[in-house]
Amino acid sequence: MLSGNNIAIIGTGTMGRGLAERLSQSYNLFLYDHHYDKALSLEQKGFGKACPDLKTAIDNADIVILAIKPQSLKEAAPLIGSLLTEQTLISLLAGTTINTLKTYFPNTRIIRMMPNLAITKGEGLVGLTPDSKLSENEIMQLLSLSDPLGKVFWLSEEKINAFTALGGSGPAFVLVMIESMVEAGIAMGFNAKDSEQIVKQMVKGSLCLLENSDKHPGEIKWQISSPAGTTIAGLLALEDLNVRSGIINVFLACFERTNELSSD
Ligand SMILES: NC(=O)C1=CN([C@@H]2O[C@H](COP(=O)(O)OP(=O)(O)OC[C@H]3O[C@@H](n4cnc5c(N)ncnc54)[C@H](OP(=O)(O)O)[C@@H]3O)[C@@H](O)[C@H]2O)C=CC1
Ligand SMILES: O=C(O)[C@@H]1CCC=N1
Repeated sequence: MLSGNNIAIIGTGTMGRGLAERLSQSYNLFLYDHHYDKALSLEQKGFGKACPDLKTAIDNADIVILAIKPQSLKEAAPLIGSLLTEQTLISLLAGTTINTLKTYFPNTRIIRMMPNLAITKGEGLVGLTPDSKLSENEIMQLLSLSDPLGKVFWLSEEKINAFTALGGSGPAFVLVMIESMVEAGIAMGFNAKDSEQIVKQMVKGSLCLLENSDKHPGEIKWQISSPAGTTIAGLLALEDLNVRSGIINVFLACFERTNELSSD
């Protein structure tokens, strides 16, 4: 059911555009957005064919990727549902459950996909939750679609909201931390450009240390902390300021909002 090289992307905002950029080398893409100019600008860049209406996009497709906001589903679903025939629907909608999707698309094979923005560089996360067991062939098809996007995680549906908070929204929080560190550099006398370069390489190096060892992050942190040195002074301030608890609560707030979307 997942076979075929023709994909419709419905909604060509941030994520639809990112998917179009990555997938246009391997698939024939049919792009539809109710702001036609958005789809057209992607066609002009060679990322697929802009469709003037939903019917053209869906009629041409074997797979339909839904990349509209969760809040747009109620209005969009009746027309999409009336046009779907044999296609598989891949939904990117944060929080929107398979049960909700099935109320609109009862006879359609549904896969929930939760990416993050780093898919646009091939370094994203892709969480996948199918509505029922997939055949070997369907698994292969989904993996070859997801492979250019990043690392795939197969998830039970009860985990996808947590994955959305951690993996989907997570980059925004990491970027705020990076932005803050760059500003710390400016406060200490670096210009913004130099500070950004230093911070980016420092963050890259930290991840590299973690990825290339079997040590716990705390153990590497201790290696960096010379006795009575500079790092431990910073770590003490970090604990006094409840930074860890703050970070955990940021993700929990995000998780809570995703759960709210599931109950809408
Ligand atoms: N941004 C991200 O990093 C991530 C997003 N997601 C999910 O991806 C989905 C898209 O998010 P994002 O790209 O950020 O959102 P955007 O608002 O940037 O893109 C959605 C696009 O779809 C358009 N649209 C709305 N209704 C329709 C319709 N009926 N038919 C055609 N087009 C329509 C929107 O127009 P209008 O502006 O008028 O609504 C907009 O152009 C969401 O469900 C989100 O949860 C998942 C993971 C990460
Ligand atoms: O902010 C959002 O709702 C979407 C889902 C994950 C990332 N962006």
